[in-house]
Amino acid sequence: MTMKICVYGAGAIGGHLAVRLAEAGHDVSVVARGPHLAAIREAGLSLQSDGKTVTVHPQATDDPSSLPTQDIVLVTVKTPALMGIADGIAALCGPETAVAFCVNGLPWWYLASLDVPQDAWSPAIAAMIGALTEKVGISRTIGGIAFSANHVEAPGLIMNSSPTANRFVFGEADERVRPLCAALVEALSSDTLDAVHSETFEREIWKKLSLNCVTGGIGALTGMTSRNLLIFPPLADLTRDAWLEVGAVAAAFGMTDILAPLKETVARVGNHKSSMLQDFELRRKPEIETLLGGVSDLGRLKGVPVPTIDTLLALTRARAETLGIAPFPNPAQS
Ligand SMILES: NC(=O)C1=CN([C@@H]2O[C@H](COP(=O)(O)OP(=O)(O)OC[C@H]3O[C@@H](n4cnc5c(N)ncnc54)[C@H](OP(=O)(O)O)[C@@H]3O)[C@@H](O)[C@H]2O)C=CC1
Ligand SMILES: CC(C)(CO)C(=O)C(=O)O
Repeated sequence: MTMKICVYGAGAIGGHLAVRLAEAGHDVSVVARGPHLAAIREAGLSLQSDGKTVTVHPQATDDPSSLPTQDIVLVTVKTPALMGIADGIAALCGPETAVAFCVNGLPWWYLASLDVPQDAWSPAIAAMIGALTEKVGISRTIGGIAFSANHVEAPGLIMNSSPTANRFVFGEADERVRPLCAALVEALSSDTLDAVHSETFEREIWKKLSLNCVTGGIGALTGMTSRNLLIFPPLADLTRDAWLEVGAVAAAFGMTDILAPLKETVARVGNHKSSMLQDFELRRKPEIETLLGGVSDLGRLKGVPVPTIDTLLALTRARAETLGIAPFPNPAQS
């Protein structure tokens, strides 16, 4: 069945997925902006992987309300941008539309589904949960996690640097959209991409988060690629402690044994600059709150000590503030 699929934020991850979905024959459109949008309109959207370049020509716009109602909206913006596009996502939805969020960190819908008092959240997380719950709603939501290394090489061109490891895991947040989640996984499955429909998606969130807290948090502060974090001895304790703390918070929420062997997991990422490090270098708003802030909030709530995560959180927030890329206004200055 051909589906109407809009990729909202067709950057590194979204652009990769948009190309593969268009290749598979789906009716793909993309929401993009600036020079990237102009390039896609002019010459199409290209993905370079394993020495091959594939170019597709999706309808491209910066105005989601100009597109028809979709079967699936695939949201792939960085998490600080989510609140600002809640209305734009809603404009693409009819009663049956599913919205898949393929992002790193603790997703808004997972946090919203936890039995947690509203005042447990830091202001940024509370605002994100509120906006997405109101405008999109959990009942149409699918979660997505990318194990795939990509960047935007130039406007209109996505570079994939992990051609032998492109795994995307999806799981419905609500049973109602299970068939569309299965259809999305089928649409993406191919020789070049391993798409998985997970029955235990919430465990996958924590597993991926344990990796991102280390490679994202420490990588962004040190400038080191994931592989180098492992081979630089002074970082050994910090890396291990951050990793263990995420595992302890996950366990407090019933997700036991989520930690895979640290060295193998980080080494598999290779010589890649984590997306948070890329954000710091390119002066884009980093995903500090969904990667580190949420873990800190949940640790505090359950009485699980997270001193390393709290230190990384304070330092990344401060660094982002100094660089003028803090995801949200600093309450101390308002
Ligand atoms: N890159 C990677 O290898 C990996 C990324 N991830 C995760 O995937 C998610 C997406 O990351 P990634 O693809 O790297 O991010 P990118 O910044 O490359 O892509 C996001 C895109 O969304 C666009 N965008 C943001 N807001 C709007 C808007 N209001 N209207 C139109 N376009 C908009 C951005 O445009 P602009 O550039 O103008 O801001 C950008 O092109 C993140 O959660 C990340 O952590 C996970 C695994 C690996
Ligand atoms: C590719 C990977 C796993 C590296 O940390 C990632 O998720 C990211 O870049 O943020």
